[in-house]
Amino acid sequence: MISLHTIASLFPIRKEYGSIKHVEISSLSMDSREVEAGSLFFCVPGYTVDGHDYAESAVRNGAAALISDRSLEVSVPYIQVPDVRRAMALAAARFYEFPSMDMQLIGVTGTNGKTSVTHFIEQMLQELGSKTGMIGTMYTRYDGKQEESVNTTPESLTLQKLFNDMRETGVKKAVMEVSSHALVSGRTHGTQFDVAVYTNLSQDHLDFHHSMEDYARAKSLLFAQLGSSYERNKQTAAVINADDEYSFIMEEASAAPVLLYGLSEKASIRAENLNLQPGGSSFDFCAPGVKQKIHTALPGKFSVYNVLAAAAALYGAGYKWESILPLLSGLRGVTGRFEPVLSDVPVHVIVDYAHTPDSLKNVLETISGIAEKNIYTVVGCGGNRDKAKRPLMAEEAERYSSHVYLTSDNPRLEKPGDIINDMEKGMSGASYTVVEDRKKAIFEAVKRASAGDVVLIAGKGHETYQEIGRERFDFNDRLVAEEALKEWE
Ligand SMILES: CC(=O)N[C@H]1[C@@H](OP(=O)(O)OP(=O)(O)OC[C@H]2O[C@@H](n3ccc(=O)[nH]c3=O)[C@H](O)[C@@H]2O)O[C@H](CO)[C@@H](O)[C@@H]1O[C@H](C)C(=O)N[C@@H](C)C(=O)N[C@H](CCC(=O)O)C(=O)O
Ligand SMILES: Nc1ncnc2c1ncn2[C@@H]1O[C@H](COP(=O)(O)OP(=O)(O)OP(=O)(O)O)[C@@H](O)[C@H]1O
Ligand SMILES: N[C@H](CCC[C@H](N)C(=O)O)C(=O)O
Ligand SMILES: [Mg+2]
Repeated sequence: MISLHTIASLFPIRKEYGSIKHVEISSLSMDSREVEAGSLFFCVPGYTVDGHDYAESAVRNGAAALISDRSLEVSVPYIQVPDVRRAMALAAARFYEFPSMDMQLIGVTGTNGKTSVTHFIEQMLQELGSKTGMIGTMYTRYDGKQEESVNTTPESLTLQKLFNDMRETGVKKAVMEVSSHALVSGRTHGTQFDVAVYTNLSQDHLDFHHSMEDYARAKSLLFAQLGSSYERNKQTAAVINADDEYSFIMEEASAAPVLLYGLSEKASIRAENLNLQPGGSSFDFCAPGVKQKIHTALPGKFSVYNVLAAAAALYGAGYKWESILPLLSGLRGVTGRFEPVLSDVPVHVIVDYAHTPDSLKNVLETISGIAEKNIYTVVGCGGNRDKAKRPLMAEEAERYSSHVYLTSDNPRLEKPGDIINDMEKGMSGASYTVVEDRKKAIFEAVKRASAGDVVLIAGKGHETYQEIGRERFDFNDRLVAEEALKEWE
């Protein structure tokens, strides 16, 4: 139990209604359906419905008090605040007694590479002997448990509870993906980050952010948050990709010392003499006073950036290069990221989560360097997401492929045909086929391929479902590709 007064002292208040002095809170909730006797209910103005419409229902279910952004007609005390989601995040942090302060936390943001970099960081921290926690697109995992994620970055109530559970199981080092949606909506407000990492920015989510600059400013909130260290003398670092055009926005916002990584002269943590080969890359890892040859089996230039980002994050967290560098060559790829589908057939199938123009370009550029012959790309775009990226993704697919199969991804509430029409606007007439059924598209692409050809199946990576309407149906690109390869002759 915690008093409402204690919780309320943390966030800005517009007005209090009723006497909040003696209200005791036993749980926090943002969903009226989960409210219990003694809950503090947050009326969250959502993107689809408005939590204020469920205020009465929350009171009927036993809410002891409410937090809202407007006046309400309810029979329990409530507090009006300027921003319910941010107030909720601070309340959650307080309710669980600021668990992020008891661990060293690394946050990774950027359009592409977050999942990859967080996995590399997790792997290295474990190899260096730490008990780790990880939160991201695919799952949350700590203490030998792994649970599938709903969001890349969970809502604050879930997030703070996770940190609390991690702390209870002895996690001392955690790494998490921080999406721009989360930063804008305050999901990580009240979380203490020790190190923030920026991978890159390229077009995505322009349905949510008004412009690229706006999107960059959203990402920069993570770097501004580095300053909100509750403890003195904590080592903080902002790890930033020196070669990205929006980096300066992260640097400007950063309240911590900046470490620049990349391939250019601007970077103090740098890869030099890069040699990209079909089976991986080698480069000289350079940092002040350090130069060492690294070989990695991870594919393409983008992976070199991810390796540098992960290495710099550990350095920013206080590890020495002598500990970090021996681990880099052993970094393993991540499920659904440039993942080869294994088979006895001489056609190479790669499943990749590329769902932005830039990631598709990177992956296809890398495949171009490997493919002995043709590249066939199977790609679609998600429904109810940035429409502007659709023709651009098609354009990238066309640029590098002998033939493109435009298909369905997660259409959600849109018609797959409409999404494909948007993609077709980016095709300039090169060879492509529309096959709306994703399974058929994969089968056709594999059938078309001859020995030595590469089939790229892009967009869904690790996903094991296809979201049609509001329902998720079992669908796994890797399993479908295996089936298709069995029929190949
Ligand atoms: C657009 C968006 O970000 N939506 C997120 C948001 O949902 P919402 O605001 O639409 O919620 P809502 O359904 O309108 O409900 C509003 C409030 O009413 C409450 N309610 C509702 C019904 C009821 O009977 N009683 C009740 O109290 C709800 O519990 C909620 O508090 O808050 C939810 C809870 O945290 C999120 O799960 C949900 O993410 C959805 C699933 C989503 O797809 N989000 C994507 C866009 C997203 O956030 N992606 C980023 C990654 C992007 C990337 O980098 O690639 C991420 O971090 O996941
Ligand atoms: N540093 C990078 N630069 C550009 N593209 C990348 C980079 N790293 C990975 N990619 C590409 O982007 C895809 C997604 O990578 P990853 O899952 O690591 O990114 P993410 O930022 O976590 O994405 P999401 O926001 O959707 O969770 C990969 O499948 C690969 O095609
Ligand atoms: N985190 C991304 C995932 C996109 C994956 C793609 N398969 C799609 O459904 O668009 C998003 O929510 O935009
Ligand atoms: Mg991710």
